[in-house]
Amino acid sequence: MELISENRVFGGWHKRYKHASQVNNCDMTFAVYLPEQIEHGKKVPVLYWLSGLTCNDENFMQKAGVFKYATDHGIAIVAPDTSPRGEGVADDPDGAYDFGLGAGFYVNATEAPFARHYNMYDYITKELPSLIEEHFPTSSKKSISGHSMGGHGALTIGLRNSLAYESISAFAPIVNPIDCPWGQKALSGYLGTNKSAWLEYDATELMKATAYARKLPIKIDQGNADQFLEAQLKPAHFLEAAKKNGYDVEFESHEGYDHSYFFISSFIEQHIAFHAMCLNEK
Ligand SMILES: N[C@@H](CCC(=O)N[C@@H](CSC=O)C(=O)NCC(=O)O)C(=O)O
Repeated sequence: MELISENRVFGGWHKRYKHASQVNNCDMTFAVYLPEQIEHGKKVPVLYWLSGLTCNDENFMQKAGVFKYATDHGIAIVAPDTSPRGEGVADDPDGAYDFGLGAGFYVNATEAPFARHYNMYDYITKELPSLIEEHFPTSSKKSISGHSMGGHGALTIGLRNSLAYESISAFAPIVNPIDCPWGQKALSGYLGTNKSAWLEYDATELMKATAYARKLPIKIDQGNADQFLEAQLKPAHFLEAAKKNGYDVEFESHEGYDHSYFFISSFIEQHIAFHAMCLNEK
């Protein structure tokens, strides 16, 4: 791993690294926040944050204002990039923002030319946690959160791996990608036109289908002035499936908030406290 930069913040450290990813067949960049508790020899649990379309590892770390709360609760934060990048990595043919670079959708692609590099599901669930546990003083306890496309990633990854995580949260997630333009474009491009392959990457379908080994606590926050609410996000689809499945989801709609990091930074404190309750349980 190559250290790109490091900054002291709120008593801890924000660091960016580059490493050769085996699953994505390219270099990947991620950011980690290590709270000051590690300096007292403590192994800390980890919250994985998955960002949305157009983001890389920097958006959340620079805009969410998370460091104080991570230090208050003794939690490390890991923010990966949202797609593979670099020479030879395929992109949207028209350079659009909602597919290809910056838009990996946290799936393992099966379609050419994306299958070689776009394996973000395996990257987030296997390669990155192994790397983090090997190189940093972290415990094996982890939770997952994200925004928009990253909220979709957090919900699908958490629901499919309920024994590996302690809790799931999301800000303005895409909850039913098989039924919205962003999701349909991404899933057809990465997985092909056989829609049965899309279902394991759709939080609403997963919520309908699964009898869970473990019902992880789920928290979702949504702004009611979000410009993508009606066409892309559709939280009611997920909430209805959860209700039918007897799965309690903590959902809150917030008057006047949009889709931006202004919204995320307003409620990140509550999300960190929510995850801390599960991660710091004895
Ligand atoms: N450029 C697009 C919208 C892009 C956008 O809003 N991206 C969001 C995530 S959207 C869902 O995944 C984001 O987090 N942007 C980065 C940031 O720092 O704000 C458009 O013009 O509509």
